[in-house]
Amino acid sequence: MESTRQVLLVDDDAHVREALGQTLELADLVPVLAGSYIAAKDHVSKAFAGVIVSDVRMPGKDGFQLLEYVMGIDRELPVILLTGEGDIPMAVRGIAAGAFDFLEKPCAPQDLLATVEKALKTRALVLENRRLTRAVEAGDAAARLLRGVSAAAQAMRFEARAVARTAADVLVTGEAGAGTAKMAEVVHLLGAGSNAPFLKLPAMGQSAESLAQAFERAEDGSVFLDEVAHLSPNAQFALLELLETHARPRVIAGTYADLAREVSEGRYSADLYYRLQAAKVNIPALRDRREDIPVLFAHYVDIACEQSDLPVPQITPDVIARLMAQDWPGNARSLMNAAMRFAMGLSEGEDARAELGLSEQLAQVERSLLIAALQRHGGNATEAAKGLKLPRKTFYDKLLRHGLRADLYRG
Ligand SMILES: Nc1ncnc2c1ncn2[C@@H]1O[C@H](COP(=O)(O)OP(=O)(O)OP(=O)(O)O)[C@@H](O)[C@H]1O
Repeated sequence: MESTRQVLLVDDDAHVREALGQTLELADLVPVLAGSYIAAKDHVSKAFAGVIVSDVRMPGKDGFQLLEYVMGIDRELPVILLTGEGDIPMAVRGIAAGAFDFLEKPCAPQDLLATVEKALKTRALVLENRRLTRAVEAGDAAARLLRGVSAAAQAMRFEARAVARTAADVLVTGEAGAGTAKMAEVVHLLGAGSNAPFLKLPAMGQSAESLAQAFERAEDGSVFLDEVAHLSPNAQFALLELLETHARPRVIAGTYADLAREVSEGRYSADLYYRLQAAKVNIPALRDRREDIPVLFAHYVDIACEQSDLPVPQITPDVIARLMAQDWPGNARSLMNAAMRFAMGLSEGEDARAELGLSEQLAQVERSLLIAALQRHGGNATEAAKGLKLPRKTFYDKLLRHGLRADLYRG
């Protein structure tokens, strides 16, 4: 309890230190006195629950340098600067450098106490937030099921939690194999909970009746519609009606197609699209968050070994380097397959291409043919599609699936 009332008081003048220290003590605060930058520095850490009050002018390293040091350790640790009379430009500089506030010396006790109390409150909130974030990161469904250390993975988990807190239907976008279904499951678990039903259905082939049945079966849980672009026009209409008449279950739709374009080209119901995309979560392709490759690989090697009761093989830096050098057009799913094979000793991660399944190898060939056609036609998608004897729409779908952009091949 005491540590949350701590005030690190830094001033080279012993009289000032004592006088201010007494003021703080009388207000039930816990002053920690320091006569210099060096003496103060040792108390500064990310875990320091108190706040800092420091004189600006000190011999040796001054209050600004202390402020700079503190900001380097923890930008959210409040530093209140004590400036001399008329040192306003100095104070302004301090605020710009991240100071919480400044007080002009000599400062009235009530001003000092009011500012310190405000800073302590801010600090307490910051630390509480960090504690909650750590707790959440350590244990909820997003943390358990959506692995990854990249900023993109953190953002994904954050978005999953944010949409799960609402009752909204959700559109999950991402390339094939990126983890759309996994994300849907996480949103369901965080929202409705593990006791509520979770139904996973392919959108293709659904009818008005089958959708209505699914809504009934899922009750207050969630329905995941995989590849929602494949819903027939009749089913789109039926789904929209169900959404408008039922608050539950939550519908989570997954897509790798560009639904907005499907709408603008008249192939998809605009009303349904707007309804679904009110809450949206995107899963970036694995090649755009390569830091996650080693974590996901190791995770799936562990799982595979545990399932088959095998010893966990060592994943050498060489293997990691080779894995990270690939583009993974099949995303997490292909990485997982590679991990399974690695765990079973079927590969040393030597030639990852050879480890891929037939469909993944074909996907890689398809990708290189698309790139070659785009290069040949200078990024002109219509011409490139013609060259490959593909309808334009199919060509665009394929570009999307492989995360390619025609405009990048122009000029
Ligand atoms: N962030 C992640 N952490 C752990 N596992 C993941 C992650 N993302 C995906 N996976 C795993 O990768 C595999 C593919 O994910 P998922 O089935 O959700 O993909 P998808 O995008 O729905 O693709 P598809 O339509 O091809 O199934 C699953 O086994 C899933 O558990």
